Amino acid sequence: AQPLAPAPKAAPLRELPWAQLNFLHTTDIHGWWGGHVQEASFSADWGDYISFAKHLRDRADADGSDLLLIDTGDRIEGNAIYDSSKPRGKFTYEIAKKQNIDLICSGNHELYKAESADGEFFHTVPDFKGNYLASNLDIINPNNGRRQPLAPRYKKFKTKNQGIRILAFGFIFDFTGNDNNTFVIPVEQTVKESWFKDALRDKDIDLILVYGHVDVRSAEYALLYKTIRSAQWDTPIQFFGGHSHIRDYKIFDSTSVALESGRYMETIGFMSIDGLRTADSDKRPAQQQKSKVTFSRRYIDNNLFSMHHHTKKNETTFPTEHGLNVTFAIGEARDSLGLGERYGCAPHDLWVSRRPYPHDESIFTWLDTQVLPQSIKPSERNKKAIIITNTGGIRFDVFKGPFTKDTKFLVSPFTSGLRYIKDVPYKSASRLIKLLNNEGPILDMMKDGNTYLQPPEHVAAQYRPDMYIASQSQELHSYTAQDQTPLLGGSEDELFPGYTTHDDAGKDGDDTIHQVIPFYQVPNCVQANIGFNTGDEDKPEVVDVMYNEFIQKWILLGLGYLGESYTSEDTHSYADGKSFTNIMTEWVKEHWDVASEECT
Ligand SMILES: O=c1ccn([C@@H]2O[C@H](COP(=O)(O)O)[C@@H](O)[C@H]2O)c(=O)[nH]1
Repeated sequence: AQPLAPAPKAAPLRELPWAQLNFLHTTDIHGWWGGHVQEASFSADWGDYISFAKHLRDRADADGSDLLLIDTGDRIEGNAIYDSSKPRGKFTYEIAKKQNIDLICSGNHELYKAESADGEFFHTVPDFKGNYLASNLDIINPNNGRRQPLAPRYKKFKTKNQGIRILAFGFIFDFTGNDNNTFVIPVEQTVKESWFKDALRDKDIDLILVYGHVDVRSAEYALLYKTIRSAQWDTPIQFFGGHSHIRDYKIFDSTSVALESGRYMETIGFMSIDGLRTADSDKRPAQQQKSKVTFSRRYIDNNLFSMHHHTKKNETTFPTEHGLNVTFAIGEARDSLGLGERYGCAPHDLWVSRRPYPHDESIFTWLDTQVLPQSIKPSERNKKAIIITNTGGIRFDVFKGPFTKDTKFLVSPFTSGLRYIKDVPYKSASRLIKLLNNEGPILDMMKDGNTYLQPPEHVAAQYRPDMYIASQSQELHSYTAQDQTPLLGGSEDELFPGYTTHDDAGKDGDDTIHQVIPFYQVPNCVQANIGFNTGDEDKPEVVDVMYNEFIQKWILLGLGYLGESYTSEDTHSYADGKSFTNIMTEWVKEHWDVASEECT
């Protein structure tokens, strides 16, 4: 763990259901290689994960089982290690490749910008040669300008100890927001391609493994399941998903399941399968063959208490030399970026989802009542404006105490600035937010294009309403991330807050037994008024419509629906393209005294 990270707290744990074939799964790491330096539950780093995997590989080698490591993309954007380095990603590729990942693929964040897709081409694909698959993703080769698959479409291999014959595919969901140097081939088209149909004709397969940056409950995985099942009626199919930032497990049928393992290095997903046929099945005595294939899952809280327990190691025996070197390298990278630099001191916690919106402790209320109105000046003096920003641009909570360079990028990693359209009739401008937030044509188009404006876990919750219901009834807990105090062996009240996942297999998936954390709905977008109040008697005739440039497409479409026809030609850059991230940080510097009591 990183030197500043809090020590993990002891808590009641469920065991790993170790079996014939075992998997460790990470997804949506978003640059959190250093783990969470403010949260004890997730305080292990990539170096610890390397040690953890090594011990479990040794266990597999010792008992003749197998272990495979999988990562399903979105390794970049969302943490200062990636976003504040110059060039962005300077440390990321070096850190990632230190882990021995058996199967890896791209997420959508690797594709938003041409240079990060090229980063996959020049770094991640060769670093994980033979293990990186791109079943539905092409790139323009930067060396010759020609379109080609980013990596092989699929592979067939045998596991080391059991000789299980696996056919693997690596997908990305039907993403449409990529830059023009990559091509995401819709899954519907991919399943009709001859290479895919040919691959599925192979009958000498013990397991089909579909991993991808794809929500496990998506239409894309439903279609893949249906297509594969019709070609291979009884071969077990294991899916690994990503993108929606939640812990989830879906059961397709008795021999096909899907695991999704959260976000931000909070979760190491563990999956195991027993009773698989192997290449050597015929040579083995009949009694060794189990008739039924069984699947088990566990979501491991990413901290050393869990890791020590699951490997039966302790503080002295757990860290490997390789793991320690990587921990040290991450620390050096963090130091060289000066991530501890303090910009201000947060007077209290501000939450993305743990408080309703609006609420004094909602990060979005902070934005629309303080940061935006106090920072943004409309295009000309004495002008009035509305400013709209999407909630998905805010990626993490602010904890009471120091607001550092680290915090800045955890909360707002993206580079987009603000743009504006001058003098929009107020009667239309004032109706825009409803169109962006409520049922209607814009929301239908977002759904069709697989592009959303909310934080990903909220998009996921729309299909899993129990995520809200389960927590909405809980009263608000007044705890902070730093003061989680476990009391073992007792009732729900004595546990400390954390993940309490409810998936298709029940409520026993999390390795650590926790108290429920509240999870409240947030809208797609929030709005601040500048120079007037919504309740004012005299409404302005016209206002500047200002917005985060990431949502420009939707602003123009929305205004079009409201009868105001504008194109990108009518839009202007605000403050020479200053990023929203910098606007927020300047506000913090000005309003949250760095020397205040909370930080001493
Ligand atoms: O520049 C950006 C890029 C993304 N967003 C928001 O993030 C989600 C997608 O996040 P994933 O981690 O890929 O699931 C997207 O829906 C936007 O809400 C952004 O605001 N700005």
